[in-house]
Amino acid sequence: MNVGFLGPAGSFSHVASQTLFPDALHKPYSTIPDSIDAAKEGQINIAVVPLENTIEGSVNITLDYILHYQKLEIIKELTIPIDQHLMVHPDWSSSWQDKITTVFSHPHAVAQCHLFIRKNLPDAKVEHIDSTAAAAKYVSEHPDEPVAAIANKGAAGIYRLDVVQNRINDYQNNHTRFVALSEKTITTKRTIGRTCSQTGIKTTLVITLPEDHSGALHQVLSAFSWRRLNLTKIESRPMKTGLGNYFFIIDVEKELDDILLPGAIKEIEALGCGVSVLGSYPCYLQKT
Ligand SMILES: O=C(O)C(=O)C[C@]1(C(=O)O)C=C[C@@H](O)C=C1
Repeated sequence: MNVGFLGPAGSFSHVASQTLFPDALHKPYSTIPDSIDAAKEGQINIAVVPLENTIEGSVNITLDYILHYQKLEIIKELTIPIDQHLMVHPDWSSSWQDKITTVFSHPHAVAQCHLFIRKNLPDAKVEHIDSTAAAAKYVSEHPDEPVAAIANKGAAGIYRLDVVQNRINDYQNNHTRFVALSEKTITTKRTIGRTCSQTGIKTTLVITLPEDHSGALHQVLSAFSWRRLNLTKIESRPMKTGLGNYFFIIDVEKELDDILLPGAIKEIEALGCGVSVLGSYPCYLQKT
């Protein structure tokens, strides 16, 4: 089985991909949409993509891409703790504080370390790049430049960089939720790495409201509430069809074939809403 991820090797997406599918072949892609396209076109069986971060919230590029362009099913979810580290080429290890002029990383990683950068490298320029691992690779390939990367420890090992500051994210309770996307439900040989525990089953629904129907969202929510269906997330994203038109993405803590959830969906459809199911899937948490 082939699993695609936002590369290069050593990204958090790579870690998530290896943890979710320990027996698979893992293939790096330069961007999240590239990995999703590859899964849709059958070049790979599954794409593992980031969906939500404790500090930065939703990964909009992932959400928008699966809502608007490539419909794939969510088949698994993995939440992993995120520790960011500042790393430099070994030639700059002893002088990084005075010499580093540019810090490279993924926009989410930069946002997670915003206070650290302000305090410790106030004059450095911040450059966004496709992933944390791409930042580490760039730094390793440009030993003459006074540049640093924010990435995970595995990337420092792969690209032979020195970690000069550990755990630099501003909030220590930093987690990212990844999902595995596939064209069809796939049964995998061994389920998941031993470092993880299953936390439950979720179903993700995309709901569109009828136009100019007062109280529609309230009625949608009450279909879940009187059935005591717990929602773990509700988020709106633009439908891109006009101002004020939104999709509501709702995560319900229940599997789809439970009688309660199909009942709630029928009730919501009867209100004139559109409902589609993005997936009903097991959720795992990687222990620290
Ligand atoms: O850059 C990476 O290593 C990624 O896998 C992307 C990503 C993200 O999109 O949020 C994943 C986890 C971290 O929150 C930082 C970056």
